[in-house]
Amino acid sequence: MVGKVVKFGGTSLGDASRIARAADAVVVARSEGPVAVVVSAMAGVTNRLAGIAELAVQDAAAAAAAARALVASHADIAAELGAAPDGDLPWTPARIGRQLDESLPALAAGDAAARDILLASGEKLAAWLLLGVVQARGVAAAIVPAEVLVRTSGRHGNAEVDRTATSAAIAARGAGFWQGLLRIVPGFTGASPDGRTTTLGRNASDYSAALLAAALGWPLEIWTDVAGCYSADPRLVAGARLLRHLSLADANRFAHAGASVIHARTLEPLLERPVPLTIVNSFASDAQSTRIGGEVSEPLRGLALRHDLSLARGARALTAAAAFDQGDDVYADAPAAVVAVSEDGAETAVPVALLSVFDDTAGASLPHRCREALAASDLVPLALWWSRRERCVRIALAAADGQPALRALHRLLIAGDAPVPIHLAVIGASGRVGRRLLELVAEQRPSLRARGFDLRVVAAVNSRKAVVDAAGIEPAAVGARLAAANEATLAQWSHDLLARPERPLVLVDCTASADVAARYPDWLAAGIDIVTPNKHGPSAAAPLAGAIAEAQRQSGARLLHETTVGAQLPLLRTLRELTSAGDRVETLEAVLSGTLSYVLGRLQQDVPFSAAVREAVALGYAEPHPGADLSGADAARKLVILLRALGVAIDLDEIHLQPLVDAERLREPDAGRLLDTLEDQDAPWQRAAEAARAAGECWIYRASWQGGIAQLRAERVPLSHPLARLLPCENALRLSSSYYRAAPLTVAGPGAGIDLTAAGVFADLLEVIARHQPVEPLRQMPAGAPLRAVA
Ligand SMILES: Nc1ncnc2c1ncn2[C@@H]1O[C@H](COP(=O)(O)OP(=O)(O)O)[C@@H](O)[C@H]1O
Ligand SMILES: N[C@@H](CC(=O)OP(=O)(O)O)C(=O)O
Repeated sequence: MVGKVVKFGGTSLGDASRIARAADAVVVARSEGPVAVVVSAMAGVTNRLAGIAELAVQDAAAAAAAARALVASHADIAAELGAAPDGDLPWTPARIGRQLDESLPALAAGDAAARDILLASGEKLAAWLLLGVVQARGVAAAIVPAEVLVRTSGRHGNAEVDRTATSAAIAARGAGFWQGLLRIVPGFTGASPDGRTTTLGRNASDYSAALLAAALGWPLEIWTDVAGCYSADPRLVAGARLLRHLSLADANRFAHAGASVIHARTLEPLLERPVPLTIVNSFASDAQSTRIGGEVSEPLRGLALRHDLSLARGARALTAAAAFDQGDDVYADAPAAVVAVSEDGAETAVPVALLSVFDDTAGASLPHRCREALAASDLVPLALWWSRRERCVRIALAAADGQPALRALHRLLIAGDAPVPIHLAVIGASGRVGRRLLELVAEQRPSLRARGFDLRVVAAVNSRKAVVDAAGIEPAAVGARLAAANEATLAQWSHDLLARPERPLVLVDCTASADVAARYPDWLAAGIDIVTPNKHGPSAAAPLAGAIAEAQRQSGARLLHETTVGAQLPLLRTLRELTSAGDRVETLEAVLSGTLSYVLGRLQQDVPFSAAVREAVALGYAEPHPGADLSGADAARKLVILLRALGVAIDLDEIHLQPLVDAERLREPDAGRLLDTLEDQDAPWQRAAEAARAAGECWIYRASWQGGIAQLRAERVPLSHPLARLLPCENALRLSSSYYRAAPLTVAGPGAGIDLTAAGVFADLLEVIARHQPVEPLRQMPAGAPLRAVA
């Protein structure tokens, strides 16, 4: 009976919920026939283990503690998932922990065999976890140690597989062994002839799975975080196209060139003993897939980028271009660089990228078309040649030019005029800013399309419901679609959104919710850009603020929040630019609350306090709950955001805050009821306004930063004060700094309101979109020509 081999990559086992999903998929597959599962380590674990091996050389105790914590985290996940693996277990976390402890002296001495034992433990722990979860779901399963199946050389860290011996070891178990229990095999691992654990090189779990599939003659499914093999890495190229059917030989060419969704060696066993391979997205059940080696195949059209290359060992010192011009034989799989030698003889390492362009429909014109496309994008290659063996154009570039060239050539050679899709998830889609933003999306779509972008709303969420539709939701239909949608909690829709493979994906948070902001690190880490007027993220206290910064740094996704202070006013960007140009703020004063500015302004016009607050709410100046304005908390968040833009490290609780209305009454959770309590404020405020008028003064809600103290309170200022003559809806900022000492910098203007906020959010959105411009501006070659190649 033919079964199938299913391989789960680290991303598909990234956390407890993903492991649960993987187990669900295994249970379904097992109900259809025999299954053997190959697992990678949980995402990031192999990197952490490699870090522990390095640490062991310097600080054995710290390495032991880190290893123990890593092992314990797997046990914690097992507990969370109710998994208690049983049966004839080859290892448990406790045993792995002991083994790691024992191998520490050898690790400290830099022993390669001990390092392999350590590295391979990530896959063992993942196998143990998955075993427990599938058993808990009632499936009879067992682990097969890879050491008894995969026979390798003794080259630790990157062992060569003896394919004949490996096939024989797999077959020797007999058909009944593989068809009976569900077998779970750790990937990436093998054993040398003397029985020592070896590893097969980074990302080699795909290879392990292919060895098993070829030996059994079973089809292979690789479950990963993308829907399949695309015409270029979809995380780098917006609008990359899914390749639905590839021949094994074409997929092999593409994988070797760096299409890393398939690890380069994966297809070698399958080319000898063909079985079909399908790449499947673990996270989106509706996604399509790529089928490799089936009956249908399409011509290969795609681009792959490698950054891990150097010139081959032994290459003589040459100019880089001349060396690369010798073709495929001069580069090797070893990370390094070419060396640029400047005229004074100083040498700098220049990392190199190698771009491979495949277009089996293009014929002999491909190199010429590549040259033209590079020239049109102002990119200068180090070398460009036709690889006869791989039937592709190879382009060697300075590493910084790799991604711009990838995008430009994909656009010009593969995607043609098809617009780049930009996917939007609008959170708070039923609110006033959300609805206005959706109108702007509908209005601006045609002009963006003319600039090569296709703006698609793929998710819309309000406080109760969520619609996710990869095919796109008409902005005008969002209200109706939401009305008809199922209820969804924040945890549910966030989980669905994280599973979506579409990129670029921009989440527009039009809420004022702290709970939504608390999820920013997860979304950013998943490469989702965020645009928002919500102040809770950018003004958050240290743990969340740190996690947001770290997630941006790691994934390259960005949080843009220009509208959190002053709506559309050019405030934060200006302050950031000044700071990065070396300016140092000395004093700052500002009127930051559109609502309080409006309310205090209306008092001067004899409008009662409670009526003025109601007007501010009706005009859309106020936060959804006006208590956030009246307490000064909203303005305090803006002051934190302003000061952070100036490089001042400050938290909300460091602001001296005097609320406009006593804090006790602001606890009322219902906005309407709060408004009903405000009439008793009318008389005192009327007296206060009259007293100010008699003295030739007026009230403003003043934010200030002076001598390291940040404060916010209602103050009387002379009518001649620059912050006194603001229109009701205006915000203003005055700042003295090392660059603005002679006269302060003043920025003032309307700083609140639905239209201005939505417009500012849209402007931020355009900035995110511009990053996906298919053709990027000219990047200069690194200084220091001529280039000399080194081994
Ligand atoms: N042509 C391509 N098509 C699809 N994905 C690609 C391509 N080239 C590179 N990739 C990258 O391969 C990644 C999947 O491989 P990998 O990170 O090893 O996943 P796993 O953890 O599942 O093994 C994708 O997230 C994508 O960024
Ligand atoms: N865990 C190993 C092997 C592997 O293949 O992982 P993944 O399938 O997640 O790329 C590594 O990180 O190198």
